[in-house]
Amino acid sequence: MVAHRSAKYFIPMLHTRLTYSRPVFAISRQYTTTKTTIFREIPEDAPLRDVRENLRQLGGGSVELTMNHRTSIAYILLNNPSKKNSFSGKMMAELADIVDALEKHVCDSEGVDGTTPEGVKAVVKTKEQEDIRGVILHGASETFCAGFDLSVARSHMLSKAGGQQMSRLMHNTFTRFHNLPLVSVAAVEGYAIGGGAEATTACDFRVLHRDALVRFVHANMGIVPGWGGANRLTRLVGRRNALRLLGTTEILSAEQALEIGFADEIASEDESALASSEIFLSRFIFEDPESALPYLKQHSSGGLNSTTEDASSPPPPMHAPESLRGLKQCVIATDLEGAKGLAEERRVFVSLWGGPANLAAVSRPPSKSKHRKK
Ligand SMILES: CC[C@@H](C(=O)O)C(=O)SCCNC(=O)CCNC(=O)[C@H](O)C(C)(C)COP(=O)(O)OP(=O)(O)OC[C@H]1O[C@@H](n2cnc3c(N)ncnc32)[C@H](O)[C@@H]1OP(=O)(O)O
Repeated sequence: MVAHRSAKYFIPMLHTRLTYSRPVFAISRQYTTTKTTIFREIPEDAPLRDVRENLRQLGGGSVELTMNHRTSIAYILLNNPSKKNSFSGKMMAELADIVDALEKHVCDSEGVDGTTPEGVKAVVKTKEQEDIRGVILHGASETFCAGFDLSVARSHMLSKAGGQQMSRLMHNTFTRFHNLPLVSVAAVEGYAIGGGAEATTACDFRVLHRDALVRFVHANMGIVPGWGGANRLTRLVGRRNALRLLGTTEILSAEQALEIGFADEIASEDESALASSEIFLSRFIFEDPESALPYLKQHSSGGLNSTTEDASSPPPPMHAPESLRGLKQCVIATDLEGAKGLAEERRVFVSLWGGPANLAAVSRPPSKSKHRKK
């Protein structure tokens, strides 16, 4: 018997893998020339679709969605390893595409594409065949995400208009992601810095590798969070802890993150954050997660070791998707005031973005020593 990390190669019909990367030649000529990419300044209130397409031309990397219909788990992979999975404009557009796809998969699609106002809530689908119950956000090559791709920032995005467009799209995308009627988990390996730390707060839960480091580095960049992270962090850990993390930019170890309620779990020794996240999520999916573990391992397409043995085994009893989604909707409904707080966060961010302190910070090369404990 051969052990494989993923069963998806053997039961392709049960997996959907969508990679939202478009070759450069597919991008509208309006946005590109043969060699240099031009960032088009568009009106502040331009439709979000236009903002998304404008950003799509900037930088590399990819964001990839995989759906495992056997385990009911979807995976979103941030994939830009040479830049610590930091978000290019292209990746921002792809994440928005993926949130569209998930909304279409689990919600009635009416009114939930990227052109709807920020904070819009999706309507839960009740069809049982729409089986995905949980989603894991994770990064390639053993690190989570180092925020905004600073090379893209330096080349194209230091204008107020650039900051405004990016912040508007990312607020919309992360708010829609946060409000999906799915249980979401950030599987954090390595670094979650700046916008990477913000991205973890868009998930319902955070599972950290023992050596993971989280840092809200914005004060050092002369800005406040641009992707809605201050609001979400405050709801997560309270005003006192949030102000401390944001104001001092202190580095949060996995242990400290657990202590203040930022992390929900630390991966056990020799286990990846991804494998641990799958086990964490299984409690929401299976009626008896303990006895479902062998099935989960067998059919997992993420971090758990899976095997091909008896790949056709029927799934153990699962919680009804409509119940799980309904529960998530109830929890989201308590958040409705949040859009006002987010709008204020974005206003302050745009006022600082491209200002003197931010320009100086973006011009400095990144340094690991900055994130070491003194
Ligand atoms: C609105 C955006 C804002 C927000 O709202 O949050 C932001 O996100 S601003 C960005 C904030 N992020 C940072 O300041 C992180 C910068 N990176 C680092 O501090 C370090 O790279 C690291 C993440 C701690 C990793 O350190 P280390 O292990 O020593 O690796 P390197 O530093 O050598 O990095 C390897 C490679 O990756 C490139 N890199 C890293 N981060 C970014 C980034 N954010 N954008 C672009 N490129 C990045 C780094 O330059 C190295 O490349 P090479 O030099 O070509 O090898």
